[in-house]
Amino acid sequence: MSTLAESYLVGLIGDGVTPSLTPPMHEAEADAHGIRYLYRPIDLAAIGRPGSDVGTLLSSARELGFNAFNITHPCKQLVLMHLDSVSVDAERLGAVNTVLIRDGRFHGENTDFSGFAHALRTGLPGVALDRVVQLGAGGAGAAVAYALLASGVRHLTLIDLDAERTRERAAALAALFPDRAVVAASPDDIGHELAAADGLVHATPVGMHQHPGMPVDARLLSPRHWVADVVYRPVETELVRAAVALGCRVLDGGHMAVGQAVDAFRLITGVEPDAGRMRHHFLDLLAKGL
Ligand SMILES: NC(=O)c1ccc[n+]([C@@H]2O[C@H](COP(=O)([O-])OP(=O)(O)OC[C@H]3O[C@@H](n4cnc5c(N)ncnc54)[C@H](O)[C@@H]3O)[C@@H](O)[C@H]2O)c1
Ligand SMILES: O=C(O)[C@]1(O)C[C@@H](O)[C@@H](O)[C@H](O)C1
Repeated sequence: MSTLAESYLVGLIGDGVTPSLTPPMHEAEADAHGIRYLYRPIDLAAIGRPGSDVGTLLSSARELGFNAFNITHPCKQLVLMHLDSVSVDAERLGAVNTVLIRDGRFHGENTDFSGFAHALRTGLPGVALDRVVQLGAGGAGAAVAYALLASGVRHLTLIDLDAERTRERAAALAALFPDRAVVAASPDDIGHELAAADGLVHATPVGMHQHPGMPVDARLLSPRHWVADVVYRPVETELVRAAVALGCRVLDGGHMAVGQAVDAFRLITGVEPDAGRMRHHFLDLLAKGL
C-alpha cells in the first residue's frame, strides 16, 4: 500500500490527451529517481465530459487521493475559478497548466511559460532579445509571448491570422509589461517586421504532421535571425530544417514540451529532474512514433 506521502498519483485533464507524451515523461523520470509515480491522461473526449467539468473532476480527484494535475485545452482558463491560490505569473497570464493539491487545497502554476523561458535561456544562450516577431497568438502563443517579455524582449510583434485575437493579446501583454513595446501586425507585414528583428518565434499549427508546410517564406530569414518553433510533432519541422540550413540558431518545439514537464515534475515532487534525460526520453518516444 502507498499513501499520499509515499507515492504520487497525477493526471492530465484535457480534450484528446490520450496520446500525450507528458505522462510517460514524468513516469520515466520518477522511475529514474526511485519514486513511485503514476500519471494518467484523463481525456475529456474519451469520458464524454465538457471542459466546464474541470472543477468537479478536481474535487473528485482530491477525494480519491490525487497529488497533482496538468491541465490543458480547453481548461487552462476554466480551472482558475476552482483554485485556492495561483502563482503570480499564472495569475498575470490568466492560464494554469499545473495544479498541486496540498492539504486539500488547489494551487495553480503555469509551466508552459516557465518551460519555454528556461528553454530559451539554455537552448539559445546569449541571443539578442531586442526585437522579436512571434507568429501565432493562440493558447501556446500566449504563454510563449509572456515568457519572451519576462525574459527581457524589448519589442515584441505579434502576428496571427485572427486580427482581433492579435490586437487583444498585444494589448493585454502591453498592460502587463508597460516598459516594453508589444504590437499587433498583419501577416502581410511579416517581411518588414523580420527585417528589423533579432528572432522569430513560431506558435501556429503550421508544420505539424496534420498541417505540413512553412509558416513563413524562408527568403525572409537570414543567418543573423534566431528561430524558435513550438511545434514538436515532428520535432524537425520544415521551419526548423530551413532555419538550420540557413545557419540560424534554432530551438525546436521539443524544448518547450520537455520544459513544461521538467518544471511540473519539480513542483509536484520537490525533486530536481534531469532535464537532459527527459529530453532524450521524449525524443525516443517521438522516434517510436508515439
Ligand atoms: N511545444 C509545446 O509544449 C506546445 C504546447 C502547446 C501547443 N504546442 C503547439 O503549438 C501549436 C499551436 O497550438 P495552440 O494551442 O496555440 O493553438 P491555438 O489554436 O490556440 O492557436 C493557434 C493560432 O495560430 C493562428 N494561425 C494558424 N495558422 C496561421 C498562419 N498561417 N499564420 C498566422 N497565424 C496562424 C490561429 O489563428 C491561432 O490564433 C500547435 O502545433 C501545438 O501542437 C506546442
Ligand atoms: O503534453 C501535453 O499533452 C500537454 O497537454 C501540453 C501542454 O498543454 C502542457 O501545458 C500540459 O502540461 C501537457
